[in-house]
Amino acid sequence: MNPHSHPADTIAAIASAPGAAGVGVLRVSGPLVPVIAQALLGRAPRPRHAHFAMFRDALGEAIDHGLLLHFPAPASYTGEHVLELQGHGSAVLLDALLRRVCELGARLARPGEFTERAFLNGKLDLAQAEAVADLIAARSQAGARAALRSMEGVFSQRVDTLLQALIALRVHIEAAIDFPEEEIDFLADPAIARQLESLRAELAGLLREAQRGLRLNDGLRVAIVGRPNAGKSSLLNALAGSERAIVTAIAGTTRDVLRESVALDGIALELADTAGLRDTDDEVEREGVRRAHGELQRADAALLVTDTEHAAADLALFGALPAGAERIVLINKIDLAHAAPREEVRDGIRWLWASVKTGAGLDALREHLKQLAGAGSGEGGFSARRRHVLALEAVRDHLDHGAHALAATRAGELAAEELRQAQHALGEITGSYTSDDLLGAIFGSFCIGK
Ligand SMILES: Nc1nc2c(c(=O)[nH]1)N(C=O)[C@@H](CNc1ccc(C(=O)N[C@@H](CCC(=O)O)C(=O)O)cc1)CN2
Ligand SMILES: Nc1nc2c(ncn2[C@@H]2O[C@H](COP(=O)(O)OP(=O)(O)OP(=O)(O)O)[C@@H](O)[C@H]2O)c(=O)[nH]1
Repeated sequence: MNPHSHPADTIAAIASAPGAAGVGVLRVSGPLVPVIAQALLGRAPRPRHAHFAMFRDALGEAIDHGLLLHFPAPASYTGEHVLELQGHGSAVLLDALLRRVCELGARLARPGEFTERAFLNGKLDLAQAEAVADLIAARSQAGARAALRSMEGVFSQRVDTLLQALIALRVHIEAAIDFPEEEIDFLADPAIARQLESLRAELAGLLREAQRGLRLNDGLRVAIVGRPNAGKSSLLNALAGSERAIVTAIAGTTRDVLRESVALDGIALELADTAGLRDTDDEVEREGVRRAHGELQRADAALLVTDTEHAAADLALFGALPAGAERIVLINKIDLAHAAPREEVRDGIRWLWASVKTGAGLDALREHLKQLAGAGSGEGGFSARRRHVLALEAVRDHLDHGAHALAATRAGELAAEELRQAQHALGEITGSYTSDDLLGAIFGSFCIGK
């Protein structure tokens, strides 16, 4: 039995989307399921067998004709007794059915409560449970594929492998500390340094993949910035494939931030078209410029739209970006100069010459954005959340400090403490260490019935 308390309530919810649909599904989980199933079917259901039945209310009035399935504990989604009632997809019928199930002793489930129980009963770890929600919310093919892989445990297995290696190293170092007279020799053992080095290399690889997984999951956040009239709104429209933003020849048209989710060949982008960035006396425009700066500060990539004349001066905008963000300069309106599209990388910045108006050079931009957004992660790609990336960054920092403690001063106690904290941060990803607050925040953001 797991250390968490075992929920005794029987919970129920409509698991299918609201509104008219071919079929609607009601889900029930908990100890009262056998009783409820017996009441609805008139006899005990066969395990994992679809029974065709007439569901009736307390007075014997027909509610709906549907299918009833009983998944006896522990072989169910939640690990508890689960009952599924599949009726016609009508809000009225499903509500009546839900009322009936509650009369028979169930209560309404909170958002995510089924999956929370699956987690508490050890059916899924925390990263897998989060991937269930991400799979449901996926907005792109690549995002859905990645979430499915995380739900299947691909990410968790990588974390667990690292966790085992980390624990082995801790054991090694703590043993050395326990024998003070030999500590220096122990810690000088090149095998320890080697183990720590390979751990750091593994971690760096996993962090990179998790960052890609985060982009696949959330969509690459691209801030489109540049002077008024550079062609930012036109570019957003070209990428979105629709006339989403207001395009005019009057400088300063875009005053607010326009957002657009775009899927390029199944890869998600979150585009933000910002106000033209320039110092201005206009109150409204100043607010727009402030927002554009805010947009840059949380972007994964900045796309600076400019022309040859202003390019050098405009590069200063990249200063607002967080470390590690991608920087792209789009020299627009090459049609006016009758120039050909081209592409080059200089000082970590990708330069693209294009015309939003004619479309020349835009395919190169699309291809580059797709790569940044996680395309080509191949079969091994998994989804991740910001929480996971932050945890892996904390692990990286603790390992760095630990390595430093060992190499510089042979400070075994310090190194051991850093490794202990690294283990803790890593364990938070799969939920070996969690707080009720964290669980509440995670499962509370699920939809009802999941
Ligand atoms: N009708 C229906 N469709 C659904 C679900 C559901 O609950 N009901 N799912 C809900 O999310 C997903 C499928 N996920 C599921 C995951 C585990 C088990 C389950 O019964 N697991 C048992 C037995 C495993 C086995 O037979 O191999 C177990 O883990 O012990 C069922 C559904 C998607 N489709
Ligand atoms: N010739 C030419 N004109 C373009 C090109 N791209 C955009 N334009 C024109 O440039 C003008 C400004 O375009 P917008 O997309 O509104 O520019 P913006 O950067 O969003 O401007 P603000 O909203 O003021 O910040 C419009 O008249 C566009 O039609 C291009 O590649 N070539």
